[in-house]
Amino acid sequence: MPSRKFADGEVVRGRWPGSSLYYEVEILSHDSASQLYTVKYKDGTELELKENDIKPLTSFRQRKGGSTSSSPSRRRGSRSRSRSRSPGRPPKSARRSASASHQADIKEARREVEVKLTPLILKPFGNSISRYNGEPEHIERNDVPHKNTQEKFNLSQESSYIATQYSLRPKREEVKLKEIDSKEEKFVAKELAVRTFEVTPIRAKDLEFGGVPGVFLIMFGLPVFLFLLLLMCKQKDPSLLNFPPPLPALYELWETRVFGVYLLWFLIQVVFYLLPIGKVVEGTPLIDGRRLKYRLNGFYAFILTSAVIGTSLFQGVEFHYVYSHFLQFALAATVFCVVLSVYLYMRSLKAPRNDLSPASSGNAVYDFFIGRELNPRIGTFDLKYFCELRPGLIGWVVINLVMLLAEMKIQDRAVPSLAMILVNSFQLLYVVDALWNEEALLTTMDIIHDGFGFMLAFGDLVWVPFIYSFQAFYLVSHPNEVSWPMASLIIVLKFCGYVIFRGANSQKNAFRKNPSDPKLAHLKTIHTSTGKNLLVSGWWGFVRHPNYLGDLIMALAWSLACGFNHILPYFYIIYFTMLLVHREARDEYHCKKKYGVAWEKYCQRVPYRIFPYIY
Ligand SMILES: NC(=O)C1=CN([C@@H]2O[C@H](COP(=O)(O)OP(=O)(O)OC[C@H]3O[C@@H](n4cnc5c(N)ncnc54)[C@H](OP(=O)(O)O)[C@@H]3O)[C@@H](O)[C@H]2O)C=CC1
Ligand SMILES: CC(C)=CCC[C@@H](C)[C@H]1CC=C2C3=C(CC[C@@]21C)[C@@]1(C)CC[C@H](O)C(C)(C)[C@@H]1CC3
Repeated sequence: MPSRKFADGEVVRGRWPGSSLYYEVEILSHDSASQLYTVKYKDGTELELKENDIKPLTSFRQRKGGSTSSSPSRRRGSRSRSRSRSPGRPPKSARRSASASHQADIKEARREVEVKLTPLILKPFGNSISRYNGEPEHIERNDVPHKNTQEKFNLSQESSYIATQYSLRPKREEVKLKEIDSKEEKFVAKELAVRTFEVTPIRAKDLEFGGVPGVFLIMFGLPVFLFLLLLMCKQKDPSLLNFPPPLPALYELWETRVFGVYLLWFLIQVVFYLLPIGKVVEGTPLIDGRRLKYRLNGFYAFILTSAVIGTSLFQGVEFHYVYSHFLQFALAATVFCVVLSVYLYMRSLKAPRNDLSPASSGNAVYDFFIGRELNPRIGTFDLKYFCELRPGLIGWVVINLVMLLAEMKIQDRAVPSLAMILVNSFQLLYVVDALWNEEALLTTMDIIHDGFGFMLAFGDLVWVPFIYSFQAFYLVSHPNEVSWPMASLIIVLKFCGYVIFRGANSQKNAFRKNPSDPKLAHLKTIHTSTGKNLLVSGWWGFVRHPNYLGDLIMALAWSLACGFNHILPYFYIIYFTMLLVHREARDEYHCKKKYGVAWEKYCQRVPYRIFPYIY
């Protein structure tokens, strides 16, 4: 008897860990001792699978949809099929009486569900499912015109028949998971019945950020607030009880030369971004199954920028110019951001529907803010990805350095203050960490869900460099002497925050990249109907957003370094808490939609959102 069923190089279907879905894989090798096959999925993931979890391609092609198997797994599959057929389809009477245009709408909506879910079935590292929480393999397919799509559906339907559980989970969890599964099926059926046509992204959806009035207020309020804050900080006594300083007229703040310097900075970063150095990776699958390629060279860009800044300092370039024209620079960045946002909105009007962000609504004002197009690109140049990490984030570190030099100059110091050193080094660590772990950005809400519009353009290009450097800006005109014991406490706090932040983000990214990574084998997971699982132990079993907790602890350390004389340096932590609490609520909403009952189960098991025993 042959010891192995499949040969190296053979293309077969391999089960995705933790799910009942099968994907095309290539057999790479076989270990006769462990009887495990090493297989490669189409997305490049390599895993070890048991023979039972591998099926020849033919076994899928030969089967017919109306299987009569009575095995438990098959029974489950056929039950699901009939279940999903009825709720996914409007009642017959309704269909008969519907107008022709309504019928077209129905078809359109079904086609949309189809298009959106197809990649999920084929691409295991999927993430573009935020608009639907159902089981992709059970969607009705009567109206699907595309032959290939039909084939994919046959395949995925078949895959659900073979519902053996993957061996990664302890046996006793199986019973629990089955309970979740069956609850989930009911939930999905109910949801489908209620929201069959709500899956359409543009029509009838909940607007975030207070809807149109909310985003209108944010768009006008934030820039004004930014200038008020910077002006207040320049005052000798920046007490909140003082009357806010008058805003200077725009023309007083406008300097073409400053704008030129800003453009030069931006262009330098564009050049660094375009350098063909660094690994190229694929992002998470888009709605149509495509995966965009991203070059990871942020860290190199940072090194090159440091070299340019170092050389300029050595050459005697006057960096104090940035400090003395700080408001002018903030205005230049704001003007640039407005122009960019208008460009982004205009070009999005021509973008194909598949390229639109799940967050877009069809309302012009709202979409201008949230961003209509998900990944606007000029050729291979990804505007959102570039802006998120380069000009603003690296700019923040450069501004901090400017503030450190300004402190020495204005306070006539031979060396920077300890507070300034702490703030500079903490924030430098934060930025370097982001650039070093650049790939992690690809799974953030900003890249996957939000479009690129005013919100992120302003956030990335204005808010981050000019508000996140606020503590250093504050210290230039409001010195704070930190004692060494206090500094040590602050360093410990920052270190704890960093460990939580990095540990949580790395754990989740590793899990999303390879759910059966042996390093994560000790972690418990919850099965979801999308095929992706949720971590329920480790950092993600501590609170539901451990990365936010770590981020907030770090932010507190940055503020504490500025002492207790004023509340201004605490603005960042106050704002950041509000941002992350709101972001957590947004993420919670999306996850509930995506994962349904499995998410509710997760919330039961991990009751606190960000702060253990508090919130
Ligand atoms: N400095 C700043 O101004 C800001 C910093 N940040 C930081 O950016 C980082 C990314 O934040 P953000 O994009 O908001 O969100 P997260 O990195 O927390 O990502 C949320 C996603 O993680 C997945 N997820 C949630 N729970 C689990 C679980 N138990 N197991 C596995 N996957 C899970 C879900 O996506 P799925 O299941 O689809 O993978 C969810 O949508 C954070 O560290 C945050 O602190 C964020 C905003 C501003
Ligand atoms: C006030 C306003 C318009 C808010 C927009 C929010 C933005 C400032 C933030 C949204 C998500 C962000 C992220 C980072 C910076 C702030 C913004 C743009 C981030 C790049 C910081 C560094 C982290 O390590 C990170 C890469 C995880 C992070 C990603 C999200």
